[in-house]
Parts: sequence; C-alpha cells; structure tokens
Amino acid sequence: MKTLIHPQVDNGIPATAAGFTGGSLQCKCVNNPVEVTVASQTAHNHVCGCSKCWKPEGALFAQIAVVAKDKVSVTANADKLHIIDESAAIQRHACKECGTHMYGRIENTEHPFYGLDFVHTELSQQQGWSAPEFAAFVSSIIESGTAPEAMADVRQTLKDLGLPPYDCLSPALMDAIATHVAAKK
Ligand SMILES: N[C@@H](CCC(=O)N[C@@H](CS)C(=O)NCC(=O)O)C(=O)O
Ligand SMILES: [Zn+2]
Ligand SMILES: [Zn+2]
Repeated sequence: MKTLIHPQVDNGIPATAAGFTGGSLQCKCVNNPVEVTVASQTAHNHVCGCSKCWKPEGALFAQIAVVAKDKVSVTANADKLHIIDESAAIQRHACKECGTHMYGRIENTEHPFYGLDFVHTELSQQQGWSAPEFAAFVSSIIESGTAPEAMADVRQTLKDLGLPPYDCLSPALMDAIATHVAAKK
C-alpha cells in the first residue's frame, strides 16, 4: 500500500513559479473564513512531522514554509484567531472554529528565525508557491502514533518524492541556526 505523506506532495510536487508574488490563505470554515494575505513568495518550504504543526485531515506530515513577517497580514475575520500556545517559540495563530493554523510567528527577538512567519501555502487558491524541498522532524511522527516499524518505508517514500528526510531541520537550516548562535557568543 502506498504511504501517504501529505496531499500536496503525494501525487507529484507542484513546481515553484518564477515571478510568483504571493496570494491569500483561507481557513476551512465555510462561513466567514479567516483570510491571511501573504504579499511575497515563500522560502524553505518543507514537510514537518512534528506534533505541533497543523496537518490537514489524514496527513502524516504538515507542509510549511517561511516568509518575512511584514509580508503577512490578517485581511478577514481576525476575531476568529487565537494563539495555540503562548509559551512556544512559534506562536501559532489558529482559527477557533475549524482549528486551521493560519500563521506562526516568532516573538522572541533573540531567536535565530526572528522576523520570519510560518505559513501553510496549501491553504491558498493560487498556484506557484515555493515547492517543498525536504522533510523535517521525521522521527517525530512516532509521537503522533506512527509505528516505529513503518519508519523505513516513510523515509524511503520521502526520498522517492525528492524530499530528503531529516530528524531535525535540513543541514542548511541547522548551519544557519548554529551560525546565529556562534555570532552571539
Ligand atoms: N518531537 C517534538 C518536536 C517539536 C519541535 O521541536 N518542532 C520544531 C519544528 S516545527 C520546532 O521548531 N518547534 C518550535 C515550536 O513549536 O514552537 C514534537 O513532535 O512535538
Ligand atoms: Zn476556520
Ligand atoms: Zn513542526
């Protein structure tokens, strides 16, 4: 049986469009959906297996990208948003009604990724957002109920999709974090 990762990658990954300048994200509410406008292309898109990132119904992984926080604005039904966990590094602003995470913001100015917001571009009608490049926090799917015996198959499926699997972030992002830490010392 085919191992399903996420609906945006299972049937081939849609390509990044050159010159793409952003669009809007909507939550899953039929009435009065929350709308977030992202006024630029995203970067570092990836699938994340951690238990904190929002996943659509039935998906094993979340799909998540980053964008400069000043490009992100709530443009409809902002009153429906709440922060899932104020103490987390990433403050995830989610719809109180349907549970969809609309954006994650880092408020700690010392954090290596301060200034970047995390967004799920699958919530957009527009095509051309930056394509996922790797899989992060792969081992973490065990914490959400995946059997450890299934992991070899999950990792092979990710490799076959062109998403190299890592158990934290990608080497490039881990290097960026370490560079930030070293510069502070
Ligand atoms: N094994 C943990 C990993 C959680 C984790 O560290 N997630 C990463 C990737 S999203 C992170 O940076 N979290 C910061 C946060 O959630 O605020 C889980 O699955 O809950
Ligand atoms: Zn909603
Ligand atoms: Zn995550």
